[in-house]
Amino acid sequence: QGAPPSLKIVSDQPDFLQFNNLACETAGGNVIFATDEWFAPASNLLKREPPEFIASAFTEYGKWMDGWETRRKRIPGHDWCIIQLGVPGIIHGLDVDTSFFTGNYSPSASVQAACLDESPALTLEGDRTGMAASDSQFEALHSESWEELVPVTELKPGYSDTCHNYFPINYPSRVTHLRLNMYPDGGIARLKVYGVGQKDWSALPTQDQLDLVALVNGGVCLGYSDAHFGHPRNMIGLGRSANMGDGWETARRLDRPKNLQVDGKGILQVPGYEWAVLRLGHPGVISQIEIDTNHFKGNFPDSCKIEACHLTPEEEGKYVSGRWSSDPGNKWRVLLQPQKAHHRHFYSCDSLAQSGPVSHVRLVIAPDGGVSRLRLWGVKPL
Ligand SMILES: NC(=O)NC(NC(N)=O)C(=O)[O-]
Repeated sequence: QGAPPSLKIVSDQPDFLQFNNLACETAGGNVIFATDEWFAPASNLLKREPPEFIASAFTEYGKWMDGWETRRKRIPGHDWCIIQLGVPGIIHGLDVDTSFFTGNYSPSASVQAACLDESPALTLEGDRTGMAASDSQFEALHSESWEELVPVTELKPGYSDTCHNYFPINYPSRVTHLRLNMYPDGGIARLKVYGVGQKDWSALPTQDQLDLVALVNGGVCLGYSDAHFGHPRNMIGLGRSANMGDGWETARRLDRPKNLQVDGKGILQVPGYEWAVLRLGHPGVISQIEIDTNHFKGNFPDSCKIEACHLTPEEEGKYVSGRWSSDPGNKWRVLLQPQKAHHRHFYSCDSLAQSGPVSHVRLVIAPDGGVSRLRLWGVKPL
């Protein structure tokens, strides 16, 4: 049924870029301390929007820059900040993005990590004076001794072809906080922390209904056919989407028939479709589905369908080499028959309770378009 889904793999980029950004401000990431924020605050590191440069923008402190930028240091030491991840989890890679910092980029950086689940809440922010650096609350963390994820490494300047400093990470433990060190000072535009959330499922009563695919519950996108305007991982973010950039949006398919026809249910008869595969944070029985096309007004899909299957981690390994690169074909079973999709839809699926726990879903949209949120409410098995 229909043309085979296309697989567009951009192979010159690291595979870890497909994971979630656990430090993003929209996932709840927060900078809780910085030694110096003279030119530009460290909170800019966690912005979701790509960095900008506005040639005419100046502040009373100097040139306005879209990133974290400290003063030219004239005292011993180096600059650093502490970031609390919005979603604690396993980190697979980092991007230290120096975009637009050219004569003022940080020449070297290192990254350290800790899991501070048991520590009291840390709230103090740094200031432009760097005075908070001596605060005993932060000294007590001994962050200078945290595990090293990235050793001191030279960075490349923020020109368009050199700005991404990618670091694959192979660190098996759950992380809640990072310390980003700049040697000795300078600017970094963004810190992207790519990984998968990790939740303590043992603490959750089995009868509790949870959005099993949510970013905060460990959901992750493993592959997709097209993400021209927006990555499918955006669909599992917190709350309703902020704007059209905060959703999965494909390009218009070029195989759309010149004259469109619909079937008896009003569903377009088109040969092509797009898909995204997501792994749930925990296998479970799904009882309610939400599909929200908020903000996609002239570009919502005509219809959507959801399939699901149960794969062990070993089985998943057969389909994911770096990213989702083949397909379990006959393992998929239909969770949601093709539906028209043009606003916020809730589907109750009592009958699905009988189909047993599933670990992966595939959202199929036809022929193309945008979906802002996907929620899969269910319970983990006994
Ligand atoms: N032109 C600059 O960007 N100068 C300085 N930085 C800012 N933001 O003003 C500097 O030298 O670090």
